[in-house]
Amino acid sequence: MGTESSKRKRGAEMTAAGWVVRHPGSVAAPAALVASGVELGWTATGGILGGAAAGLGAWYRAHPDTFDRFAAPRIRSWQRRWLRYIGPRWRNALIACDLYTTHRKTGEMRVPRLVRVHSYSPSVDTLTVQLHPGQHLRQFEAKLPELTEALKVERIAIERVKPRHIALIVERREPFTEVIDAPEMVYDSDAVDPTDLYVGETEYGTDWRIPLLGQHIFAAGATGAGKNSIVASLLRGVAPLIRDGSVRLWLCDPKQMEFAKLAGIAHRYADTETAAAELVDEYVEDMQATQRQLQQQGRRKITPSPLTPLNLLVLDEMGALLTYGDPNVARGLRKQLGLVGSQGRATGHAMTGLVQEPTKDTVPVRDLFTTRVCLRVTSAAHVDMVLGENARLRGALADEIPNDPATAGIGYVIRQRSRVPMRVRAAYVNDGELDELVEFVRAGWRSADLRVAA
Ligand SMILES: Nc1ncnc2c1ncn2[C@@H]1O[C@H](COP(=O)(O)OP(=O)(O)OP(=O)(O)O)[C@@H](O)[C@H]1O
Repeated sequence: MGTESSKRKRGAEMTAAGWVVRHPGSVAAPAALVASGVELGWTATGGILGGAAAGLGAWYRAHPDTFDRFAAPRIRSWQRRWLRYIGPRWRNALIACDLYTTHRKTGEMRVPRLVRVHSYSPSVDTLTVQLHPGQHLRQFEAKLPELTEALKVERIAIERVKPRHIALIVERREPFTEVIDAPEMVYDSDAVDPTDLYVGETEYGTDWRIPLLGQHIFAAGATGAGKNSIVASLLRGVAPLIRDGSVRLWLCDPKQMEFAKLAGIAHRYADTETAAAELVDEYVEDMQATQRQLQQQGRRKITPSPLTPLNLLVLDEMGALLTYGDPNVARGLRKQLGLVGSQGRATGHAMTGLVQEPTKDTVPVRDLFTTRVCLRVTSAAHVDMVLGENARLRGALADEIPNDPATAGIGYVIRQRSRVPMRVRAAYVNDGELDELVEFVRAGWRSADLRVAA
């Protein structure tokens, strides 16, 4: 016997009771306010509220890190949920896009319920939506362009979370509409902090900084996504240290495109797969020699100087080196990179790997890298491969970045403490600025040679 469905609609008071059960805070907060007003008096209640607001304001000003991590996402999620999405706007948008079901007997329009809104970052919201029986993710996929317009947002991506629950990942606005200027090169080595180098901006309007000393950087992005600008920005940041011999560049450049210019300032340069493998072998030997030196001196780690330089291994097209080349060379390379990844941080042997397409072969290596950046990629699956599980669901919509030169350099990183994705844009170093870097370093080397000769 089938379940009979009634022709009567559910009572309004029961719908309201259901709402109250689902949103206890929305009832408890006003109730607590009234209770406090009655018990303590309205002046005291106003004082408590004012004190709380002042406390939040002070927290916002005094500790941006902890405020952005703990308070801002909650306040933003709450505000977005109640002021932006919930209510007639949500209902009308879904009805306009035919994303509702109709009760067979009562004819009531049933709009999928917005269960949760997470605003991990200012530009992206993740909406968890509960579907009605008969609905499927496919219907939403087919209507995404319409829904994007109806909700007046830039872009929406979609994922299944669990049975009858989907997530809409909503990009509300593009924070980066202009190219970011290349980092200035300072003259003085003392003015450079290799643990904190400027590479661009974040969606919060703050500097995007990356540590080079003691860290390994992994950047993935389809061709033209702007991977080179990350490396070029870092190198401009440490230019005086390269000039003074406190940073040494080891460059594997099988593509021989933009980085070919840097051959002139590289300590070692390889332009073929075999030469790259030899270079990496030499890099590991150098690292092991430094380990022995540190042991003899009873030290645990280096401070960059011409005697104990910070070494930077840059692997362009790392995916190609590990995936498509000679399997023996690739195997050897993987083993050597494993050693650098696990032991190079103390000896000042950092590495930066660039890949166009994260694959199964690059993923195990990925875990060796402490800082990972995902620029525009061609598949949704690549995002989690680069940034880790659930990064896309939390808003790292790197596969939704349009394939347009105007978006080059835009991508996502995971904020270390909160594990939340953050949209960033690398500064753009053009050919002239790359030449300027090379000339800056070489001019320093020439005058040092002249001094030695004299
Ligand atoms: N940070 C940036 N900001 C703005 N535009 C950029 C940025 N980086 C690169 N571009 C633009 O995008 C183009 C492609 O960049 P680039 O060659 O660095 O990409 P890529 O990811 O290294 O690609 P490939 O893997 O093919 O080398 C550049 O010629 C430049 O016009």
